[in-house]
Amino acid sequence: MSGMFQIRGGKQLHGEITPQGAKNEALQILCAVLLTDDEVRIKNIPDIHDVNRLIEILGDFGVRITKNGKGIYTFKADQVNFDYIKSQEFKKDGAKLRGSIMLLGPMLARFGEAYMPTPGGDKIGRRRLDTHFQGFVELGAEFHYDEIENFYTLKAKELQGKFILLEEASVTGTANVVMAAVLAKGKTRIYNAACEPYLQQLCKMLNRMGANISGIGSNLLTIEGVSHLHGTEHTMLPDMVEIGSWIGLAAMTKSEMTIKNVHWNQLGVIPSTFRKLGIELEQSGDDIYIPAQEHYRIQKFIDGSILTVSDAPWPGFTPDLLSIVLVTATQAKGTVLIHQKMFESRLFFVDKLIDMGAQIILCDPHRATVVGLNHESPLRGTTMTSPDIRAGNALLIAALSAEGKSIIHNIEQIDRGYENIDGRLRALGADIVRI
Ligand SMILES: CC(=O)N[C@H]1[C@@H](OP(=O)(O)OP(=O)(O)OC[C@H]2O[C@@H](n3ccc(=O)[nH]c3=O)[C@H](O)[C@@H]2O)O[C@H](CO)[C@@H](O)[C@@H]1O
Ligand SMILES: C=C(OP(=O)(O)O)C(=O)O
Repeated sequence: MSGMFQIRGGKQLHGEITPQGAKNEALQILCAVLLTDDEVRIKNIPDIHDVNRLIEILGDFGVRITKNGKGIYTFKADQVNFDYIKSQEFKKDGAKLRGSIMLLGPMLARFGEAYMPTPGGDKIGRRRLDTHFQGFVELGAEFHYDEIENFYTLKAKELQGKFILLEEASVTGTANVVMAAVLAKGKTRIYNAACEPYLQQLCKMLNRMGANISGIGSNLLTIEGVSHLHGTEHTMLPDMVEIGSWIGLAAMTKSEMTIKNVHWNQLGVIPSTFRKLGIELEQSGDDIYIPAQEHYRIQKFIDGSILTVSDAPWPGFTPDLLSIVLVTATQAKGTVLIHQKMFESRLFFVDKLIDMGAQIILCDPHRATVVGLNHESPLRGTTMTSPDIRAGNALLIAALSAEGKSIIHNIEQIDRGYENIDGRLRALGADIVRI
């Protein structure tokens, strides 16, 4: 696939869009197939770069993979190849995405050894892995980090369950420690566990495989170790970050849109956060209906002070949607402070929005104040580069709303997480081509 999008913006869009399977859930679930030598069948797997890379890694590791249909695969990890995991090739492959880090827990639990290069993923500030290794070490693993090769090694003859208070509620960290603990001896309790829907999905899948996890959805998980897990079938949730992105897109382009099969009860504060920007959205069965809106007005807090939208571990607002909230606010009526607490370098893309005519003050690397234009003057098309997956999509939404032509380079960043995004946007009437 080639590397840029050309967009002629300012068109109203119309129609229905179905969210893809969730990227960040898929990365956890795919790693979990290593925990059993039985078949695991997974449905609604999104066809996106990060997920496809992880599937390739599993294949190179010796997992037998069958594609049964669109988004449906069967995995069987009955023979694995540790030569690959120790090879230079894996050092390159594993470093291409963030999700590969979650191979560590299953490898350690099932085979007693695990290897991993420093993983890739978005360059959005420091992304430490301490929580992952804290958990493994507390379960009894020996940990070694080769600073020259940037390579992590874990070894454990046997993992022993215990009470673990995680340093922070890390999403991938919790997934990793859970996957190690399910096959550990005895009882593990993980406190300050992350609890977002994707982790709940992972825990439910592991229970269907024979694990014994309770407290799912809370920040205290209790895991009674078992000696063996068996096969299962699992279906991925719709991607909540996509769902939020389409709400922002509809508002920015004044479009009437229906987002299909969203699993509303798993969306947490996402709908109410967009409503605080003044966007009307209705729950219709399990769909979200967004009417065409000429204007939307940002609410204030009860005491009359300026609205702040900030991220927090689940059930707080996901950091992966703050860039979308920010871009959507540029055409609202009113003012909002966007506070990105988790990541240090995720707001710098606002410079591009400012070039396009948006009124934004970057207060510091974590906070930006947006003064909405109330659709009284459109953003202007420009040439830009996608810095990370979510800013990339935010810039794409800005370009679709803007007057004139925009070019977005480095769309590999967008393809990492959004399936056939140009095709699906064209189906809504967008003028976007991949060149
Ligand atoms: C592959 C995958 O699933 N990636 C997601 C995962 O990344 P990932 O699991 O890597 O992110 P973590 O949850 O570990 O942490 C994200 C950042 O937030 C900070 N932090 C985290 C917890 C906390 O209580 N306080 C705090 O400040 C961490 O120091 C880190 O800088 O979760 C992030 C947070 O939802 C999402 O942005 C990523 O899209
Ligand atoms: C930060 C993200 O991805 P990753 O953790 O894979 O870099 C994201 O999905 O927004």
